Amino acid sequence: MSERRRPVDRPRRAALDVLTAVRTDEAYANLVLPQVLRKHGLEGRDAALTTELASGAIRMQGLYDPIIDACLTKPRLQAGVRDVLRLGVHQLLSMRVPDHAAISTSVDLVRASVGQGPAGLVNAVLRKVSRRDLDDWVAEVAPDRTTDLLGHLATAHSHPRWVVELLAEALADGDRDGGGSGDRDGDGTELEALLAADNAPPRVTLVARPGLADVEELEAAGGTRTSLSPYGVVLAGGDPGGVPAVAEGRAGVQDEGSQVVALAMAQAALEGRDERWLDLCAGPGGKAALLGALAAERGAVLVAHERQPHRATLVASAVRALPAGSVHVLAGDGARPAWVPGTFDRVLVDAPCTGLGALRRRPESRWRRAPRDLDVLVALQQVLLDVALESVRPGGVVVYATCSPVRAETVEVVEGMLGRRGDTDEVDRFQLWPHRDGTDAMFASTLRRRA
Ligand SMILES: C[S@@+](CC[C@H](N)C(=O)[O-])C[C@H]1O[C@@H](n2cnc3c(N)ncnc32)[C@H](O)[C@@H]1O
Repeated sequence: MSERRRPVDRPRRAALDVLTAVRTDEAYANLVLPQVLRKHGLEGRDAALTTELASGAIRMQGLYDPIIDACLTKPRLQAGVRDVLRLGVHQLLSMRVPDHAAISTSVDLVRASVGQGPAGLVNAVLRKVSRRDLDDWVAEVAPDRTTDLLGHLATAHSHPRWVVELLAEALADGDRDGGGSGDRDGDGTELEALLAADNAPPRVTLVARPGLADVEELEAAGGTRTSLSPYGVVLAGGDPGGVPAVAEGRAGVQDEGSQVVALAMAQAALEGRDERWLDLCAGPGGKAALLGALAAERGAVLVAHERQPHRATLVASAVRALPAGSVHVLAGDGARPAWVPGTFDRVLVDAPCTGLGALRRRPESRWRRAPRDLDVLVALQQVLLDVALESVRPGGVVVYATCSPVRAETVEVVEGMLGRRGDTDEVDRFQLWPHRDGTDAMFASTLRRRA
């Protein structure tokens, strides 16, 4: 068959569709992937290949783009051609695809998606890329490690530099608190471990919702118990949707760090009434489902509150297996609560945040965020934390949490509030890390309103 008529390999075509949707429609890779896999009829190994190609190319573009640029003779490159090149570079430098296969399938792909014009360019660039390995390319395109450590790590591990700066600051903060282990010597070892963990796909962790499922049932489905949450089980592989307890809503897919945050709220010591719980920012409902199950066991009721109506619908679905009446789902703006002050005994405010602690889950998110997002988010976080404290009765407990370790939206929000208000004490605080704990970088501060 002539080169021109060779059919395009379907997993690569599907991966390119994902990159295109992420670039042109601002799609989320993890949401668009299942649709694309269905459209191309891909399952099993083909589906896994598409997922690796698309996620890897998007996640690593901060390294792949300078490599591609170093191989160009003219500076300008059509966006659709760059997408094909990113997929090709990922296969050459980070997967075990033979060079000839990575190059010829990329040439076929650009012919089918853009046209014959850039086929020669794709061939030439990928041939140049294939002459060196990943370490050689990092040495070539990344700033020098000894003179610009953060710049080097940003390129080598494909993170925006401003994100690396904030993560370095957060790690150093852990060291000051005595919780850290790493970068006191300033050689970047721990920071590098964190950035590398951000680039590794997370393990699939399930939660057995108490009263509905137990960990033994999930272990029998091929899982291994987690060490931080007594309800967590790591799946060895396969589709979690195929586990009956998950399909029935008695268990769910939930990062162990999120389970630990929900437990911090449910298990904080509390004197007096313990009947009314509030999850102020509940969508899509992972923590609400665990909290609702724990509340039901204790005879308490959870209000799961969420601003966005469509996310409130997701909460309702997440809690569908819980006993009737144990969770009330409510859509509304947390900044303007629909309940009287002091209604609740326990409140979780899992605040909207940059998500810079969950980068491994969302390949494109690091490229979508900008430093200015922090200003808007921090202002909202401060308001929501104040509402949470007003919503809890004197003596009640509030847990403030984020899936971000960034100081401005974690310790600074809490410490700013403690300085502003005279009625609250912090009783506990933790910061989890992907490279230390195998979880998302969840932050939680447990606060008690003085009686
Ligand atoms: C970090 S997510 C919560 C994750 C959730 N707790 C879980 O475990 O599935 C933050 C949520 O806050 C919601 N949100 C944003 N602004 C809000 C507001 N003003 N009031 C209530 N919820 C808000 C977002 O729509 C988002 O669903």
